[in-house]
Order: sequence, then C-alpha cells, then structure tokens
Amino acid sequence: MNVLSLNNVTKRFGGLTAVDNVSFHIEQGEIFGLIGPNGAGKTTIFNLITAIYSITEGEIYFNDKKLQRKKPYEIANMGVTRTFQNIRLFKKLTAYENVLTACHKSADYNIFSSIMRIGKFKLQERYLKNKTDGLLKLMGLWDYKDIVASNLPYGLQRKLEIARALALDPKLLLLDEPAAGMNPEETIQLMELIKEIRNKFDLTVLIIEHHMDLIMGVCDRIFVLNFGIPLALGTPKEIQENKKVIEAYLGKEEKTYAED
Ligand SMILES: Nc1ncnc2c1ncn2[C@@H]1O[C@H](COP(=O)(O)OP(=O)(O)OP(=O)(O)O)[C@@H](O)[C@H]1O
Repeated sequence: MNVLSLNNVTKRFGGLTAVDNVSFHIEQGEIFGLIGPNGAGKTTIFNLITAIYSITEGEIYFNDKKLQRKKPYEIANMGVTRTFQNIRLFKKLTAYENVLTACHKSADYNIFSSIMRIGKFKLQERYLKNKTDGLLKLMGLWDYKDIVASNLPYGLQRKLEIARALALDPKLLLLDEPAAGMNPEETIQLMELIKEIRNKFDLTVLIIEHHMDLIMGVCDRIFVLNFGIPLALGTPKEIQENKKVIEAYLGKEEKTYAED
C-alpha cells in the first residue's frame, strides 16, 4: 500500500522551478531516501508535503487522502511529522520539557479535572510522563533530560527533534538531514536508531541526507533530484552504480585533447 504519493508535482518560485514534475510513491514501512546536490529541491518537497508551501501543479496523497488546501497542523494531525534542517526546538526548555510539550497533543483532559487533579487527569499525567521517559530513553537522551535544549551538542539536538516528532504519533516521519553535524560513529548509531524506530512504531520514513553512508545503509529505495528534475529511482546499489547520478555529484569527465 502507498503511504505517500507525489503525482507530477511542480513548485515554482517566480521564474525558478524548484521542483519540476516530480512523481514517486512510498510504500508502508519503507525507509525512502531523497537525495541530490545542494539546491536540488529536496527541502522544498518536504515543505510541499507538510503544506508550508502550496503546490504549483500536481497532487500529493497521504494514505489516499489528497493533501491540498490543508494547514500544516492538519497534516501533522493526520500523522505526518517532520524534523527541520535548521533545528526548531524550544531552546530555553529542557530536553524533557521539549518532548513533554509535544506529547500533550495526545492528552485528553479538561480544565476542571486538571484543577482538581482527579481520576482521568492523573492517569493522563502518568501516561504523558511514561511516554516522555520512553522517548528520551529510546533516543539516548535520558542522561540529558534536564539540560536546556540550546546547551545540548548539535547531534543531540537533532535527536531531540526526532523525539519530538515521534511524540506526535506519526505514521509518516520526514527527517531533514538528521545526521548533519554528527561524526561518523554517531551517524552509524543514528542509522541503527532510524531502523529501530521504523520497526518499533510501524513507521514509514522519508529522509533527506547528504551523508551517503547513512543513506546507502538505511534506505530501501532512493529518489535522486537534480535542479528540481527527477534523475533516478532505485535501490542503494542501483543508485550507486547509476552514471547520471555519479555525474550529477562528481561532474562529467571532460574529454582531453589527446583523446580526440
Ligand atoms: N521560499 C523560497 N523562495 C524562493 N526560492 C526558494 C524558496 N525555497 C527554496 N527556494 C529555492 O528553491 C531551490 C531548491 O531549494 P531547496 O532548499 O529545496 O534545495 P535542497 O535540495 O533542499 O538544498 P540543500 O541540500 O542545500 O538543503 C533553490 O534554488 C532555493 O534557492
């Protein structure tokens, strides 16, 4: 079953076509990579899926529901959550508070019960605490739970963003450069963590990343964009061997005078 479908999607900013007639379909449970050189249109695709930008042409479907004319919070409520290339945390709140505030979306209590701290409210409070604890432990953030987000190392802030996105109970998780700023060892750990998260929460994952080791190690399939134009779609092995992809990343070899 397709969880996400992009059908002939185009996005223009004035005279610039950032995404040009892009189509791809992601199946339930897949970890799907979106790669391409700088400025290829990857983040623009995330912004189109999450309704931060409006689509110029084409359609996007999430679980067979058309996503047009929705607000970003409606998309999140449908089960599509994301992280950002430029980390967006509550910088002055602790790691714990950052996750707890996101968990509150799933709370269901009224002001009266919260003032009286009775029955259902207490149960909800315990549920939110357990959920927050579990997410912090899963992401390896438990020892940092009382540290203010802005004081965490960059790599841990990225993990905290993932924990926040998971707190919203997604079905589709969009990760925008989750390994940026991480060293090779941290990147390998993150790769394993992404697989664990996918299995544990029965997720589908769409991931933008420049670390090729991570993309090749974690993705089931990869879609390549170049200047907004689709270049290739395939398994990591197929993408690694694709001449057009190699040229887009490394440039085309010039024929020397001697070869003519
Ligand atoms: N709001 C905007 N207004 C105008 N142009 C934009 C806007 N957002 C993106 N662009 C342009 O669209 C193109 C694609 O940008 P995008 O950020 O999607 O690329 P990217 O593949 O994510 O790049 P990177 O790997 O560097 O993050 C770029 O030329 C960018 O300048």
